Amino acid sequence: MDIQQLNRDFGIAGQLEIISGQGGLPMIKIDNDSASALISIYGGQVLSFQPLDQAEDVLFLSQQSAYTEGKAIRGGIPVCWPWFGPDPKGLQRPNHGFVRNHFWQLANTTTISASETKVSLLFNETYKKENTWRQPFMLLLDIGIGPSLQLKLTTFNTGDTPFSITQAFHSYFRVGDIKRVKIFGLEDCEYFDKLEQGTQKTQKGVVAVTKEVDRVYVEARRDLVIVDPVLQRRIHINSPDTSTAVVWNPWSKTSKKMPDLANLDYRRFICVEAGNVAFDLIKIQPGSQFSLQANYSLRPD
Ligand SMILES: O=P(O)(O)OC[C@H]1O[C@H](O)[C@H](O)[C@@H](O)[C@@H]1O
Repeated sequence: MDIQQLNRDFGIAGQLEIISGQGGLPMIKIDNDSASALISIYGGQVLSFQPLDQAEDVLFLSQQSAYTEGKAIRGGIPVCWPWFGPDPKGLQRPNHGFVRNHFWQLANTTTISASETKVSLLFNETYKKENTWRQPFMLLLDIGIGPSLQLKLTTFNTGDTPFSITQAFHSYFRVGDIKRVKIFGLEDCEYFDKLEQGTQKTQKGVVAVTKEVDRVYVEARRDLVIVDPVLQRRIHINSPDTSTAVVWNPWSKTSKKMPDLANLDYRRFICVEAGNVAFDLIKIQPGSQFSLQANYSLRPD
């Protein structure tokens, strides 16, 4: 991609610039009166979001992440689409689908005000090169950077047969100390414990993470809150169109097997992922569309 041309087409003086980021990947850098942000066009992935009054980024981004075509960037908010988790057909296709491993197209940038910037990314061509997904589709990711971070992922079925997807915003939130974090909003929810072959369990009280967790909560509430007493903040996650939420932290043993995470990184993040996962399969008819939305905002603890 030609960075200079992208800036001529989409740059916004004093607010938005396209830069050559890590690994030479084109990235969108935003600085407005509310927040700063970094978005990778590769993967359609928000990598950083930091409101001006915050000393620390809202998102965790691994310093050992690969920035290479074909690999996912570890951290920020990868988009999992058109499946979440392992290939549902067992064809050895990539975990969490293929859009986090490909370039998107920058489609639009807009200044809403001095304190709010919008970016739209499109994904509709790359699938043709893949022998994995033959259904015509278009994906539109609208990203709002303001006092809160807003994401909207719209799937359009542009073909003439229905298809079904699972999907998620795989958000990595930066925390001060994982052992002191609590997640509110999942009390009494049923969940599938992926570490115990999907055994169904019921959440007792708020979620505290003291070991490896990999859970899919069903019938989750639309508002979840991560309470972080160390960074003295609460991260509010509002996702109106989802009924599942995934909570993941690899803890020490699994982290050590992951080359793109430092051994102690697990202490500094929690993934709380809004999505349509497992039985929350979304069927999209020809000519129809479906949007997954999430809004991330901060309040002091
Ligand atoms: O390593 P990745 O493919 O990025 O997946 C990282 C994690 O994502 C989700 O949270 C899944 O529930 C986990 O099972 C998976 O390990």
